[in-house]
Amino acid sequence: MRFEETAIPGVFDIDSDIFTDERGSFQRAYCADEWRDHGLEPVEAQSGISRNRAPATLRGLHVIPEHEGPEHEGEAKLVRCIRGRIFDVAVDLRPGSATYLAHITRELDADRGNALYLPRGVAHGFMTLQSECDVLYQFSRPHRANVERGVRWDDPDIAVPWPMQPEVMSERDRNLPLVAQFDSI
Ligand SMILES: Cc1cn([C@H]2C[C@H](O)[C@@H](COP(=O)(O)OP(=O)(O)O[C@H]3O[C@H](C)C(=O)[C@H](O)[C@H]3O)O2)c(=O)[nH]c1=O
Repeated sequence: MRFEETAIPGVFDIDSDIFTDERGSFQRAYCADEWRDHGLEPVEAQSGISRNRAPATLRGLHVIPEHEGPEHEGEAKLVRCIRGRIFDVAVDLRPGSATYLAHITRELDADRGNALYLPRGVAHGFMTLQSECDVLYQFSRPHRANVERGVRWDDPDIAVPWPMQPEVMSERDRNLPLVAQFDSI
């Protein structure tokens, strides 16, 4: 597998060879040894699949803010588009980070098989670029809805260059706070 750190320290582009033959193809999606060799937090506690019907569906920007105490321990996640194409976004919300509020964007494409690894404290969101887009997640910790927070997709202090106006979004996401309202995390 190939690991390339992005402009946000700790966020990595993940790629691996796709082996094709007359049956189709095979691609390695995760390797505990390689994660350890690169000093990345394992993402083996839970995985999930996000299925999205329509283009311009937006989910995020979600993060578990780093707090004192085990209850609010953050989560690392590996994000991979396994059907269609998504505009993926990572935003550094780690207090004191030299890249605090910086964002990176990536097109994750099921055919290309590229993925993005986000460490604790980095918010994640995406917008589908076509209909029928599925996203596979691997998480470092089980889901804890009660501690997950988020900031609004169109926060001017972050200024993500979304490719389209969102057409489909949850009420929760529509009403997320701006980072300025987001008590220190
Ligand atoms: C994320 C998650 C959700 N759920 C259940 C909870 C709800 O009943 C239902 C939908 O959850 P939610 O609306 O939080 O799903 P998303 O808005 O796609 O949330 C995700 O979207 C952004 C972009 C992320 O990066 C996070 O992984 C995650 O916050 O699935 C689970 O059971 N386990 C999970 O890990």
